[in-house]
Amino acid sequence: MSTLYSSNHCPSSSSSQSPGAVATTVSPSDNETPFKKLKDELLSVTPPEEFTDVAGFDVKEEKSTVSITVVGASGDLAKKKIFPALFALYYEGCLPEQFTVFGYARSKMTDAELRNMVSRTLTCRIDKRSNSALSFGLGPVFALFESKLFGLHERLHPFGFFRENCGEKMEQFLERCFYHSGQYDSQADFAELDKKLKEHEAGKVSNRLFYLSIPPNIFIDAVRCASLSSSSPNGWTRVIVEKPFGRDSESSAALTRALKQYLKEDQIFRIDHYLGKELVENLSVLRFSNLIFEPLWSRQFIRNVQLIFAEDFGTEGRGGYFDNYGIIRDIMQNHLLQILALFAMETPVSLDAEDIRNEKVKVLRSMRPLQLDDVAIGQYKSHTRGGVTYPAYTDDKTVPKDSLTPTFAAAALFIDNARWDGVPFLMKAGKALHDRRAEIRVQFRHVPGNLYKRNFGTDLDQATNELVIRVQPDEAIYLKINNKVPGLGMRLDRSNLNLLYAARYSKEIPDAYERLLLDAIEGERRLFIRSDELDAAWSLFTPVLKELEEKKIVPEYYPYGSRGPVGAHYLAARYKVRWGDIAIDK
Ligand SMILES: NC(=O)C1=CN([C@@H]2O[C@H](COP(=O)(O)OP(=O)(O)OC[C@H]3O[C@@H](n4cnc5c(N)ncnc54)[C@H](OP(=O)(O)O)[C@@H]3O)[C@@H](O)[C@H]2O)C=CC1
Ligand SMILES: O=C1O[C@H](COP(=O)(O)O)[C@@H](O)[C@H](O)[C@H]1O
Repeated sequence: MSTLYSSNHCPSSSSSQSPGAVATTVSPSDNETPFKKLKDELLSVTPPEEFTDVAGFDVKEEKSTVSITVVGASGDLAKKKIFPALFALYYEGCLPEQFTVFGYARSKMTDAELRNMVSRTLTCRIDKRSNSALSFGLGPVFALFESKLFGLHERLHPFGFFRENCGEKMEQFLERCFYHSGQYDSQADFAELDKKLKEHEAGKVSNRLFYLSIPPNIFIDAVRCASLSSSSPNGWTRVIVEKPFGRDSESSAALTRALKQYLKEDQIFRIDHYLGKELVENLSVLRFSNLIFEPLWSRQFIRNVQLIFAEDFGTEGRGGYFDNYGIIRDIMQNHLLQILALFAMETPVSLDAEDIRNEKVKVLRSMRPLQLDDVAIGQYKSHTRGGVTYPAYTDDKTVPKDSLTPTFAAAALFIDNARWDGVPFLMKAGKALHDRRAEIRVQFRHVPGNLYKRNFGTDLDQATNELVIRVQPDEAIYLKINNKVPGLGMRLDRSNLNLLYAARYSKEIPDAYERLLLDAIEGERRLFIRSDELDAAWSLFTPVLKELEEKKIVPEYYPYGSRGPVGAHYLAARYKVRWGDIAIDK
């Protein structure tokens, strides 16, 4: 599949641009006259023949169906993310014409009860996304202008303004949702599901997507039963597998082997939802489509790279799962490492999934396994602030009182290749910290022979450029630069060249699960993890995880809501690094 960055089925998708298209957008301040002319011109155009083929579904697809079965439909992730994402895709016109959603779990539920459960998770937030340009009064004009630039299939976009209201869309979506109760290890129960799927498919080519939204200990049973009893007889069958993909190299390899007994690698979609986040998607665009960044992207100009994840809440409700994994497996080995691989990879041959994944795996295989000395771990303890007492990690009833599981970790990683030799890639991830953020910070080297050295004092680090890619919240890309304070003197200041997404774009950013579900339906694998990537990722972390556990290393305790353990600063200081997220001008 070579349609990267383009979605055949998603008329209003902002990702529906072809790789070669010019992404010129129209800002509210642009001159109105050309738009008016353009609007008149486009409104007078009768959609050409290919309109229905490109924007809607081609003739072949009229005869095919897509069934999406959410296995574990009664669970937290299904309610929080999967059903809302499916609704958002439906609302945006991204799902195929003939689709059905099935919930599958052990809980007893009727179709009506499932619909009731799902309806409580849906919101019309999505309405804002599609129609927000209207608030400028120039909405239709922008939509038309964008549509002209983006290509034929975007011509549906203007008609978005005549869409049914969100409530009606919800009803229509819910009518497509059904439920089947069954055990995860019962082929007979999946065979019953198969019968129901066939009724809906009505003899058409049936494509089937299974989303395993269940605890990992039942992945294999569910895959075995689904593949043996309810694979598509005549279309594709794909399975989205949620993390964790094992807890070390051995268990991950065993999981892969077991999955491959029933599925081919190209049927397995291992999801890492961070790869579906807008600013992670944008990382390659930033690097490879801007001349000013790529030449600087190496040890020659970059002093260190920081990958930071922080949550301002604890493991509330997920302690049972978390205690078996810890923050290194939960966040670092997957989300942060995937971002690192995308950040550091060489230019891929093309934007095809395999070319990108080949480059990512090369980076991972060039990395040094993490050393115990290069890790600092912490665990949050109870803290009272403003009369409110926040719990310790071990106050969770599902967590053993003497648990040493880290809820915070900092690590220094190195890529032993020509581009990155000696550059520390520092990771930091923690729960129950003082704020919620995910960001990439790139700290550049000092300016050699800087003429303005004396204006900065002795701390040259404070004066170096820093590029920050804020993945969440308040998505932004900003570059810290030095400039002269206006006036007759020569005083220097630090300022940000700032692309704040909320200010630049009126469209709401889609949730990562929307993008990933759509990609899985379209067979686009670029944002899913290949098994060799997974092996390489586990090789980096397995030895240190074993050592931490065998040596029963005690984590440094940090108060709930704090900035985390000081051990993270000592680790960074060893590599002459200061964490960018705690700087005054962060
Ligand atoms: N929740 C989240 O925020 C995230 C979750 N994930 C991953 O997604 C998957 C699903 O997570 P989540 O929804 O939180 O999981 P849940 O614990 O909510 O489990 C989902 C469903 O699986 C069934 N189930 C639960 N425990 C068992 C068991 N021991 N044996 C058999 N069935 C069981 C239950 O359905 P029933 O009893 O009706 O059969 C439950 O509703 C997991 O792999 C998780 O690691 C990944 C990222 C974030
Ligand atoms: O995978 C996981 O991610 C969430 C954080 O995801 P986000 O999209 O809300 O940033 C984290 O809370 C959870 O522990 C982890 O399993």
